[in-house]
Amino acid sequence: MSAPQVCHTVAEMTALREQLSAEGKTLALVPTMGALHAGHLALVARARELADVVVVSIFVNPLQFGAGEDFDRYPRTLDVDVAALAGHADYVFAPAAEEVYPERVGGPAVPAQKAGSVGDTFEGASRPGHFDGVLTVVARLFDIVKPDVAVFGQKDAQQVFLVRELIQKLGLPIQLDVLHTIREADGLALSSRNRYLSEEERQAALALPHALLAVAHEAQHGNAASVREVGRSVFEKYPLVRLDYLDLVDPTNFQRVSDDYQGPATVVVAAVVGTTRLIDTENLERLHA
Ligand SMILES: Nc1ncnc2c1ncn2[C@@H]1O[C@H](COP(=O)(O)OP(=O)(O)OP(=O)(O)O)[C@@H](O)[C@H]1O
Ligand SMILES: CC(C)(CO)[C@@H](O)C(=O)[O-]
Ligand code: BAL
Repeated sequence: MSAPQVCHTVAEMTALREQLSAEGKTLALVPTMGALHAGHLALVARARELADVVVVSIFVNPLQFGAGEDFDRYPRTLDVDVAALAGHADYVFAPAAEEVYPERVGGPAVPAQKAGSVGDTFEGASRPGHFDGVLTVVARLFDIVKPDVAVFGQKDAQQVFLVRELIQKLGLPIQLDVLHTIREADGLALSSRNRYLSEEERQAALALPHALLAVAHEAQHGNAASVREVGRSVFEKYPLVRLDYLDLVDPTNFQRVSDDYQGPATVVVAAVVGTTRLIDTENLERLHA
């Protein structure tokens, strides 16, 4: 199995894209921050089904981290990641920050994207400016790589909602494909940040999938109010875990639903385990009033 070719510069990536276009090849992009796990590899496998050529971008984007967050200690494991992608991806785009944001070295400024009001809720309420940073880098990656298809994970449900809006707003000819969350056998969603957890914290992190199970069960007959209550109460049994939010949103607009809402809903949950912030999500087919 041959390892993917790594492009480190925008010039290399642009030349590659031009060559592939000339050959009539379609391209699927999987944007990541690296520290790859089986969830990422599932996105790559999906990308493989959707296009001739698969590019994985690996870039820990400084713009989406706030002061006091884990930008400095975020795992950077490029060599291991490239090896893990052998036989799965064709190319890795792993640019330096100066390549992505040339204004840092006196070059032109990259257009800043704004996530709007949805970007200020849930993850955005706890991580102010996070989604402006995510959308700015995603738009920049789209502009450089010019994918036909982009594959994202549903685990980051709010990110998916906002990227879909971004594609529409900018009128980009990019198909957005969203993959369900890949989990450990005991239900914990795979996440690069799981590696921060001690053994005890790893057990406590099960609060998130346990809450989602309780929510799905309650949603069979309960209304939005009781579903929220049941989900939140699960966290009372996990003293190592601090619940940030557990809520229900309307997937069409990402607005918090009212207590008497009827229809499909997305559960979004975020919690801090020790010092590690984890998120998870689940789609509910229907809530009852
Ligand atoms: N368990 C998973 N199943 C499917 N997709 C996933 C999973 N975890 C992450 N992804 C997706 O992988 C892409 C890259 O995400 P990222 O590199 O931030 O990984 P992560 O594991 O979520 O990292 P972090 O722990 O920093 O949030 C995103 O589209 C994200 O939704
Ligand atoms: C989409 C993304 C790669 C942008 O930095 C990041 O937010 C992520 O890994 O989900
Ligand atoms: N998976 C979203 C990237 C972040 O937490 O910054």
